[in-house]
Amino acid sequence: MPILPSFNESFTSFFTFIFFISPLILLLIPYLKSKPNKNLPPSPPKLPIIGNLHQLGRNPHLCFRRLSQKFGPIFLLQLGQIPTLVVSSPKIAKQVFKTHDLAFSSRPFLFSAQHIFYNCTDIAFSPYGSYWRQVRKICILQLLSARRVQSFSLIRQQEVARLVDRISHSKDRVNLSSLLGLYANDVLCRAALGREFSAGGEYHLHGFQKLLEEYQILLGGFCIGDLFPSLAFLSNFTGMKSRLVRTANGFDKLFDQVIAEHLDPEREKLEESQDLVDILLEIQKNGSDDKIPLTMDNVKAIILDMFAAGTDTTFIALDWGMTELITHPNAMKRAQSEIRRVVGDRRNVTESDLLEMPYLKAVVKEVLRLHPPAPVLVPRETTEDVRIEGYDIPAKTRVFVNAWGIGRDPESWKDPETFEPERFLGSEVDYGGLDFEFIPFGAGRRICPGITMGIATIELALAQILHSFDWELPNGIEAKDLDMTEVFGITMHRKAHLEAVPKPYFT
Ligand code: HEM
Repeated sequence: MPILPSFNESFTSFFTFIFFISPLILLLIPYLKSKPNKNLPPSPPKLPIIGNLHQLGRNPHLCFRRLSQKFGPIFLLQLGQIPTLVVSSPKIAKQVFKTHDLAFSSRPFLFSAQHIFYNCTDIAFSPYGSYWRQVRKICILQLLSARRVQSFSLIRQQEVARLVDRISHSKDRVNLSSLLGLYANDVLCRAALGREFSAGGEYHLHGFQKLLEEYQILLGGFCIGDLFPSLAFLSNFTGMKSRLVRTANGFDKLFDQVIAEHLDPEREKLEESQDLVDILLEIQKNGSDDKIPLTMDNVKAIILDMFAAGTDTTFIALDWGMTELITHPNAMKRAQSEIRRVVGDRRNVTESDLLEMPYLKAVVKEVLRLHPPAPVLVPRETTEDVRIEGYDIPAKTRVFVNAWGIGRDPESWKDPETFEPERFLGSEVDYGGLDFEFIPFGAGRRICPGITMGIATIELALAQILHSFDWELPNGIEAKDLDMTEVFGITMHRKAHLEAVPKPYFT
């Protein structure tokens, strides 16, 4: 099963917030106003606060775009006790990610992330500082380097073959979302833990899937402690804290077992088949060049980060990719004829084939432009006072960059709402963090370090299932009937699963 957050559960927490928490907050507003958190800097003098909590709604990227159309590409929201800067244009994104990169390079110390990610000692939620620099370096040089990603090539080939097998064995229509979710989890589970995720194995039995689903819900939902730090104790009464602790304990127990297996002296260790846990344990034992020694909890936090940041994002890109192609048959045909011309009669697409597929690469870019899996990226926090566009932004301001809105900005893109991979053919625009009108992986010093791994996993699977099958919507369903609603958690899924009919190309 893919890691789709349960809409009902998010909805329940939303209702908990509306009916139980918000009346409480209203009662406490005079108190909050008269006794502001002393640690918070005053609002910047020039940038007006144009809204507050109730403006946020369920889909921040939509709300931020609506507000930016009215108030411009930079504005401040007061979300609970947190001054929050929202950036919605490539020009200002460039100032954030390039001109003032250092000042915008921290992350807020989120209540939910503290509980799940070992007090934010992972990479993604760690505040800027020497610890983050050290673990980020390990990530770039050891865990997700081009060489390491290449070493997982066999895993991707095998898992893609398994995906094709699963599709072939399904009768008529398949729940493609579900199979793509399994594929994304399987690739990462084998690369990170050296074990299969979906083969009914022990990790599955231990409820790894459930834990990953719960994590998505907890991190994506409302958390009072993240918006009202001085009221964080209320999470004890909403059930949020106990859910966080339960999920964190679940991951911890699982990782204890994984680490014990990896430390077993009987275990065969081949340099070329090292998984991410092997590498981290080696660094933990021998020390890295840097001064701060890694603890076992740090190792667990980093491994969890790989899953949290790497599985759902990859699945979402694949799921939207197939949805867009099925609803745009001309683009589907063009991609298939390119793939079949390059691969010919061979059944398996190889990674070197992908180098000769510019149209497929353009499809992936177009999917990431229209549906960046993390539409408002991962929140940043300013490390110091900084001036942007003449506005003074104090240190410790939370910052969202609306990558989704920027990808659909009519000033940067012709017919921005149209799915048209051709726009990327012959264009230099890329997701590497230098073209600020296209930033699905973020930019600057906190840009996603998993781009190579993510793109390799997405491109191979997409090419293979387009090569092995022709695809149609089930009888009686037309493109216009598909529910394209987006559900926002920490990442942005399609609400509905994609059901499709595969017609084998090889008989
Ligand atoms: C389509 C796939 C992916 C997308 C769209 C994506 C997107 C992102 C985004 C938007 C950020 C925040 C960047 C910023 O703040 O500027 C991020 C951070 C991160 N991503 Fe990815 N990601 C993907 C795949 C992966 C994979 C496969 C991994 C690892 C296996 C990964 C690991 C990370 C980590 C560790 C961070 C935190 C970086 C830091 O804070 O220093 N990502 N990703």
